[in-house]
Amino acid sequence: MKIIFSGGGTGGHIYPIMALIERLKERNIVTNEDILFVGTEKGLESKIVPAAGVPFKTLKIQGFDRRHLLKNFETIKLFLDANKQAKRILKSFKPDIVLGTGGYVSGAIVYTAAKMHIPTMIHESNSVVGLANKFLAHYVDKICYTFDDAAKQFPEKKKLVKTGNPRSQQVLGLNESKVDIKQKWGLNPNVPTVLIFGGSRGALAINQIVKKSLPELEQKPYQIIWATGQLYYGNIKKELADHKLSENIKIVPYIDNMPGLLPQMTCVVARSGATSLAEFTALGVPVILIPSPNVTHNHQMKNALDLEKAGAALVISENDLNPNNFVSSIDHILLDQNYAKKMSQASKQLGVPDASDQVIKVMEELVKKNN
Ligand SMILES: CC(=O)N[C@H]1[C@@H](OP(=O)(O)OP(=O)(O)OC[C@H]2O[C@@H](n3ccc(=O)[nH]c3=O)[C@H](O)[C@@H]2O)O[C@H](CO)[C@@H](O)[C@@H]1O
Repeated sequence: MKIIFSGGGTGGHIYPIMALIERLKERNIVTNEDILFVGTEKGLESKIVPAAGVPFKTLKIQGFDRRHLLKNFETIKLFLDANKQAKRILKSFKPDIVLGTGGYVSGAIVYTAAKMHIPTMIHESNSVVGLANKFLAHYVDKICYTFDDAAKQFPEKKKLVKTGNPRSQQVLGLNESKVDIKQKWGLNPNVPTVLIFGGSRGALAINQIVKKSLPELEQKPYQIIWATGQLYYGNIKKELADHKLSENIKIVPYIDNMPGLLPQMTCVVARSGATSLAEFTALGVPVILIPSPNVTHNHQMKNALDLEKAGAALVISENDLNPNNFVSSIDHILLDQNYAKKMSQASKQLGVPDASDQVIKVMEELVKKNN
C-alpha cells in the first residue's frame, strides 16, 4: 500500500502519523519506499520526520490570519500554488491513499488528492476540530476521531469512525527502548519522578512557575525532569547560571524518546494537547494539566476537563496558577499513593490501546474498496 501522510505545525499533528508509520512497518504493510510525509519547511515536522528516516517533501503554504483579513490574499495565492505542487507530488508518487491530521499543509494535499479521486481520510485528535480538518471533511472518504465532542462538530456523520489516537498504541508498545534516566541524567530509577513539560514547543507560563517553585521543589524527596521546550532552554539556563541546582532536578530542552520515558514517570505536569492526553491515558499516568489558554476555542481546557471529570487528572487554569497550588498538587499525587492509583485507573479507562490498528483498518478498507 502506498501512502502519503500530511500534517504540520505542531507535534500534535506529527506524532500520530509517526506512530501509524511505525505500526504499518511493524505489521509489514509498508516499507519506507511506500510512504511519503508531506509537510512544510518551517514546521516542527521538517526536523522530526527526516530525523526518523521517513521520506519527506514540503509544500510552501501559510495559515490564515484571523485578525488581519487583508493579509490573506497572499495566503490564498500560496494555497493555490500549493495545490499545484501537491498535484505534482501526487502524480509522481501515485499513492493508494492520502491521510491528513491537520495543519494547512494537509489541507492542500488532501484536498488535491480528493479532487483527483484518490481515497482520502483525515484524523482529528482534538476535542475541537481544527480549521483544515473542518474544510477537508466535505471532501474526504473517512473521518477518524478521538473525542466524541469532535464527532459532534462534523456534519458528515456517515464518514465518522472512532479510532482513538495512534500515539496511544505506540506508547504502549514495547518497541521503544526505555530511556535510562540514570545514565542520561544521573537520576535514580527507584525514586518517584515527575516530568514537567509544556507541549511540543514548551510553555512560558509552566516554565515560569517551575522557576518560581524551585526553592521548594529542590527540597522534595522526589525527582523532577523539566523539559523546557527548545525555544526557552537557552534563556532558562542563562537565568539559572548562578544558581546551584539541586541534584533531584534535571533541566532538558526536549525529550526525544517520550514513549520510552513516560511509562517510568510517577506523575506528569503538562499542557492538555490532544496527543499528550492520548499518551497519558494509554499508560494511565497520573497528570496535572495546565491547559494553554492560547488555542482555538479554548480546546485544551475542554480536553482537560473531560479527563478531570473522569477522575483521570487534576486541572489548574493558567490564571489561577501559583507556586503554592502547583507544588501542593504535585505533592498530592506523589505522596498519596492511593490517590495516584485511583487516578491511574481512571485514566486507563479513557485510553485506546489499539488506536493505530483501528486507523489502519479504515485505510485498508478504503483502499480495497477503491481497487
Ligand atoms: C499551543 C498549541 O497550539 N497546542 C496544540 C498542539 O499542541 P502540541 O503540539 O503540544 O501537541 P500535543 O500535546 O497534542 O502533543 C505533543 C507531542 O509532543 C511530544 N513531546 C513533547 C515534548 C517533548 O519534550 N517531547 C515530545 O516528544 C509529546 O509526547 C506529544 O506526542 O497540537 C495539539 C494537537 O493538535 C493541540 O491539541 C494543542 O492545543
